[in-house]
Amino acid sequence: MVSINGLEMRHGDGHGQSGQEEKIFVSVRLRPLNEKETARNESCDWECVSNDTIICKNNVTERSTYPTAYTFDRIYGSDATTRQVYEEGAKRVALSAINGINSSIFAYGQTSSGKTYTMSGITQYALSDIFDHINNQHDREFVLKFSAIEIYNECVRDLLSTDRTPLRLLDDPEKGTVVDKLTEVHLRDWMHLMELLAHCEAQRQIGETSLNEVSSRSHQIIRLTIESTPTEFSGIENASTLTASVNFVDLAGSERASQTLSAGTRLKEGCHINRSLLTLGTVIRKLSKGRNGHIPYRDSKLTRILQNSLGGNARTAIICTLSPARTHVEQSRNTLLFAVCAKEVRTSAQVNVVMSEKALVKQLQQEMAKLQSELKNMSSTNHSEAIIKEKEHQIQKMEQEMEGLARERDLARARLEEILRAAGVDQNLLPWTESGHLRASSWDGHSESDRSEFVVNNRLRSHASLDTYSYPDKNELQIPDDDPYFFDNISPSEFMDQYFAPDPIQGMENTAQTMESIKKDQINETPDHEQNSSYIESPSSSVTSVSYSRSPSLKRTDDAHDQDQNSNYMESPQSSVTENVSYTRTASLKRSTSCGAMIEGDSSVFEKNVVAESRSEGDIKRLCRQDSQHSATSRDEKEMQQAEGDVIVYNPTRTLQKVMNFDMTGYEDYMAEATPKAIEAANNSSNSGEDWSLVFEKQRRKIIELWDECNIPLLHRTYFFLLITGEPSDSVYIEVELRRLSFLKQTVDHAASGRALNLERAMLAKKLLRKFSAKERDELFEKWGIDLESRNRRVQLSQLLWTKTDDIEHAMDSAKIVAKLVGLTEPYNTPKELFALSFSPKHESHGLLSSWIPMLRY
Ligand SMILES: Nc1ncnc2c1ncn2[C@@H]1O[C@H](COP(=O)(O)OP(=O)(O)OP(=O)(O)O)[C@@H](O)[C@H]1O
Repeated sequence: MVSINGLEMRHGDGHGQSGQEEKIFVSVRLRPLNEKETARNESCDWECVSNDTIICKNNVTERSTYPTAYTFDRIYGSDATTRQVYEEGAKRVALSAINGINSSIFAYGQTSSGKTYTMSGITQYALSDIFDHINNQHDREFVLKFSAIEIYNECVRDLLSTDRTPLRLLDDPEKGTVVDKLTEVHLRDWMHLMELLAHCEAQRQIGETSLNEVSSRSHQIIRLTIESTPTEFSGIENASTLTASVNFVDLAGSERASQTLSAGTRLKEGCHINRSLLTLGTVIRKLSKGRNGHIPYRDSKLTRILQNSLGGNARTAIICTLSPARTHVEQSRNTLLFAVCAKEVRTSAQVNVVMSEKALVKQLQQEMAKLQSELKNMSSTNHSEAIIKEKEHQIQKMEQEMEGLARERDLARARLEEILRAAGVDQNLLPWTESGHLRASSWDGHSESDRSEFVVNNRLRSHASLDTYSYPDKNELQIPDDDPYFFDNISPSEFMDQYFAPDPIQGMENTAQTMESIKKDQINETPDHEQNSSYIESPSSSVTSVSYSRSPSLKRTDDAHDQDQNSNYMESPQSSVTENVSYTRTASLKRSTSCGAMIEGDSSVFEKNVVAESRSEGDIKRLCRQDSQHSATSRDEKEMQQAEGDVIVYNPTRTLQKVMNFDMTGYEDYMAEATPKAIEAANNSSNSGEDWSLVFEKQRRKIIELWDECNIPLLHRTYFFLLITGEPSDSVYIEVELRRLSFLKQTVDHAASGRALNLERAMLAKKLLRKFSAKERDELFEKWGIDLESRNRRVQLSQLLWTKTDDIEHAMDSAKIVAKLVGLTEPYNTPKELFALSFSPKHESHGLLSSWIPMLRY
């Protein structure tokens, strides 16, 4: 896998060991009868008949269906020492972490069965061995990091911190579940470690029950992360690194309230303990049948955190502890049932090697040089042709491998650049670029400052302290309960509605409801092709023959009264001023040019190929006069009255007003000035002899800019462009549009919303959210100087982007027109497909379509 600044790709280069499935090592430890049990004259029901088999002596009398004998990897009787348990049942697993394999050792069993007794010893022995090993290994340099948590009443707590605030669990796409803000301490020496262990012990929740005076009331996970670098490279930033963690897990014990005699706090603790152990049992049981189907890791914090240790990239040992007493026989059997299932669970122990690009290349170059010199010697010493061929073949393979790596590196860089470019980030910041250009992709060209890393064999280097290195299974992707990160298969609106605090903009808390009403509005606003016969795009029409016509109202504009009554025609002067610009077509209006070209700036499209009825300046003036006499206050009412039967294309202001409760003060007055302003401009223009086409071009550009900034839907844009032909008579419409958009933009800006703005950035944010871990994303935000508030906004924006499926459907109508206009031949069935098609790099060369891409926002 290649990793560059958080982007990663797999490559099967064969470096490092491949992950091998292996079973969890399961052993059982039987403790001696304790004082109380002895005092009660309890008999011991269990006997270890060999080092791997234990039998229940009590079975016959019970008429039960439970097995009498249980076989595991190891069985330890009451006389076994913890050292023995460690040596045989945990050492190999614990020390795997030194070699880059994540490992976990658990103690599982009922309360008072000896879990803490066993785990504290094992932790000490293992850590001591790890320290010894490290001290004796001179060819590598080690960095040790220590962290510890407890899960108490379903709250995760940092045992190294005095702050008892529960920590959040985050789902990291690369690392799996991580504990947010967990303290991770770099270990200085053995004494430092002992201090930390003592501190954890003191911090852990302990309580007295009738079964155990010092009963652990929480699950404890102590983690040591070991990173090692070959001494040869030590101090060099790009050195290759082995990295893995070992977890020491001392679970709280299952208990029966009747036996522990617990009440109040103890009872509550017991309930939490039992519930999470029940989930652990279910997870283990399901995993024992294979990893198919849904495994309910997310049902408890414990299983979420331990997900990797249970069925992922880890080597795991479970030590099940038993009380021998007859009173606990049922609990002991349950423990053994758990152990039986655990025996069947397979994990995949993989070596986590993070090899720097430099180190990897160096290694390859050395191997190649060696092979080449061998080859040279062979040819001079008359070796058989077959052997020489074999060596040549090896060299060839190595060359290919290096080329492949170079390609992957470049691909990863390109991906990163693409994202940064979209974010408007200076490409020169990237370590491998010079003046924004990629350097040569050959290995010879790699620079000292190139920090990209090759993560060989499977896992990205872990930076977080309690990560579990897992890639969440698709089936496992559910809405996180405490961290609303963005996943492909979840509607962002769900996130937004459920997990995000209301936007600073007032009214946003009603988004979900208003969306519904908007949806309805939009259904109303969608041109009714049938009833109004306004849209006569023939399915067979070619790009050049898509026909549109203007409303007959254009001819009847001198009859304003008539128009007011005939609300079917929206292109009345009134409606233009009151912004109900909508378009119906009955006559023939042919356009042979693409609107994409318009966006590109080819104004000629407005003058040529358009057969339309033009309005005289006199018409316009008359219309404007009539409109200025029209009462502004009645406009909204009229708009509402007309809405039912009208062909309202899209009214962004109204929609946003509804969604966001915009303050529309001043809007009407501002819009009322549109007509006189347009007349004035038309007069000035004709008096000064100014070239209208230039004025129009300027305004057109401004409109496009504002559309972009305000994210005006494609549908609206399409219709607007189809109507506005660039004639002087369009000036009113243009003025109205400009004013409406400027007002909208201003309002949105002032309202500090950002919500409706800049979906391009939202798109980027979405990309970022999906491709980067939360940590990396935050780092980028940090780097780009994006403050906290706008970070949150971006997250929300990115979610808004995919909020309304119905909007996509809505935009599809426009998209279809566009596709036709630009002559898109590729098949697409759904709006999403069209969007994907439009965004595919292939279409960057598809000039016309790509110019429309900015419009494919909605
Ligand atoms: N193998 C053993 N040999 C001698 N004493 C033991 C052994 N195992 C446990 N004990 C003793 O039994 C008691 C209970 O052990 P421990 O606290 O480890 O149980 P636990 O399973 O961790 O209980 P809980 O779940 O309530 O925390 C302790 O006093 C401990 O010293």
